[in-house]
Amino acid sequence: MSPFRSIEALQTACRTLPAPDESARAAIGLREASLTKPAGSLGRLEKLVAWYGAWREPCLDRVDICLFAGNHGVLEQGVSAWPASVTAAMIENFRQGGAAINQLAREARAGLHVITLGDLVPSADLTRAPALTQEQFLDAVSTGYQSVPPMTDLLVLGEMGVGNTTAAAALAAVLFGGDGAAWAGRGAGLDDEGIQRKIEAIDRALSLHGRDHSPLESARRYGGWELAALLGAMLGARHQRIPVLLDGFVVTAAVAPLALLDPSGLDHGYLGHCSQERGHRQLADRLGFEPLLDLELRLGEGSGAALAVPLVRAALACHNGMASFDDIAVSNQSHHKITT
Ligand SMILES: O=C(O)c1ccc[n+]([C@@H]2O[C@H](COP(=O)([O-])O)[C@@H](O)[C@H]2O)c1
Ligand SMILES: Cc1cc2nc[nH]c2cc1C
Repeated sequence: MSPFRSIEALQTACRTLPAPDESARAAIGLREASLTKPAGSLGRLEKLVAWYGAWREPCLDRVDICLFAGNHGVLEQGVSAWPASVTAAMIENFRQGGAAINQLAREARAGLHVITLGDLVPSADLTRAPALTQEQFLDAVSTGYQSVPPMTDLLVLGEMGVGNTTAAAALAAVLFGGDGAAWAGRGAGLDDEGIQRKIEAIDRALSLHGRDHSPLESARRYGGWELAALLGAMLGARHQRIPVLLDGFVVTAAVAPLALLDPSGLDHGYLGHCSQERGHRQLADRLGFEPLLDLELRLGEGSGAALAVPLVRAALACHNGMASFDDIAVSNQSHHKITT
């Protein structure tokens, strides 16, 4: 059964969030300080452990990648270098194991789940109408919410959808201000004329719908199928206290409404990487995210977040496996002295 049957019920769920466990975070800090290394010398790996441990026992057995896929009516405006049929072709590729994410999931020892939204029927063209009806939006959010594997220790969010960088840029513009030119990028390889069409399409959408909407209504009007499901999955993970690695520009824009509904709404998330897509860095800054990696990726499909999984594993392995100074019988004073 669909968990969200009204926008009000969804909004309430977005504002009734479990808090991080501050005593667990403090205990991790104490152990970290006792380990056989100079304080702080594992840098951001230490922050990563503290973040993870505030949500869940710091132990990573099971990792799952959820890829949400959908199509976009705004493609009619000539905003992508690719036709909508590539979405279905790539879903088949994911199933056959031939995509980049299949290789990266195997390397990360992660399960891969592909969730298709709306039977790949395109959302409405957001330059002419809201991308989704209320019912479609609630169904897609509910699907995302219910897709989170309950036993997972780390959820990786990714997406596939030709045209979705236009939806993501329009959503970022309405949530954070700025016009098409401030947020439009090359997506999956647009040329200069294509970018101009994309900028104009976003500006037309902004003048059609206006900016005076709640974050969820903005997600419904500008986002589309897989963006709504990503929002639902991020919310579902939070309600189960499952830490999340976010992928690129599209995933970050899709979950951003949660931060506007509750300032802590994305605190169970970490940004796996900074995408080359124009706008991702400024979106990350607006949300206070420090991306773990910057490998100049611009693929989507969860690739940048999957690459960050080994970093989380490594950070937790150090925290759990290292000896303390007590274990090796070196006191904090005497370890400064080589001889006595
Ligand atoms: O999320 C990103 O950072 C990202 C950057 C560039 C491309 N993409 C992927 O490219 C597709 C959308 O590109 P486009 O140009 O058709 O809007 C979609 O399938 C995304 O997974 C995604
Ligand atoms: C080929 C291709 C692969 C992708 N993977 C994620 N988004 C994509 C977009 C395209 C066009």
